[in-house]
Amino acid sequence: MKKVRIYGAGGHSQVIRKVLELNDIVVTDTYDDKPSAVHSAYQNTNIESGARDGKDAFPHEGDPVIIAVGNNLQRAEIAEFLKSTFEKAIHPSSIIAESAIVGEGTVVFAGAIIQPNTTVGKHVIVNTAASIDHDNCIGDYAHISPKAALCGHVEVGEGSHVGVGAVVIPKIKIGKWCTIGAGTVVIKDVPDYATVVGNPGRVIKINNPFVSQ
Ligand SMILES: CC(=O)SCCNC(=O)CCNC(=O)[C@H](O)C(C)(C)COP(=O)(O)OP(=O)(O)OC[C@H]1O[C@@H](n2cnc3c(N)ncnc32)[C@H](O)[C@@H]1OP(=O)(O)O
Repeated sequence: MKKVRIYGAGGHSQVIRKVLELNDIVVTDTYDDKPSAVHSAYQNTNIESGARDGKDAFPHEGDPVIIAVGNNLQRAEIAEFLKSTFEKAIHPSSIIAESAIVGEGTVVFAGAIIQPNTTVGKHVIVNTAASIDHDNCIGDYAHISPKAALCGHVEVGEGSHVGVGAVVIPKIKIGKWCTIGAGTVVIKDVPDYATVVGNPGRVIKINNPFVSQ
């Protein structure tokens, strides 16, 4: 039987846990950077401390890990310091074309669709009923939220978050570490670090999370 460890014990982790259960994958250990702050409704037995305060002490070796942290930047940081192997979680009701590539650590939730010739990077969240059409390229640590619809030949840069129900027309390039607001209709390329909202989508701010303001 396949076994995994989950890093993160919040709501997103619960969804991943359900996907794993449907795939008969057993969760052996759960870690969280703030185990005491985990909501009681999400308590699982034996939530252990994460690696942030003791990177060397963390049991890097062992069953593969899924980083169940919704924040893209935090997920990227954790992936950087873990020296573990990573597993994917693919809901059985999702549809992934044979020619699509899905990277390690990526999770694909119920009803999501990934069409032919699309590449989805590492540690990406393809959330419930998201639609990623043909010839897309989704960067590492991105999050495509529930019911977002990406048309053909769309690029989403590393760490970018496409909000719930957003629509992206064909051949659009969204830069890295961008935020596309809920329900936004993206009809123009989006520069790195931009937040875009509305229909038609307009840039309301540019914020590089790696440079202190
Ligand atoms: C299972 C899950 O839960 S997955 C989680 C998925 N999560 C999401 O999809 C959340 C997406 N987040 C949003 O849409 C947010 O509103 C954000 C990130 C765009 C807000 O960004 P912020 O930088 O905090 O902007 P802020 O709230 O200050 O709003 C700035 C302006 O943009 C407008 N605005 C914000 N969001 C949107 C939006 N989605 N559509 C249209 N206008 C918007 C605000 O009304 C405000 O306008 P004003 O200046 O005229 O008053």
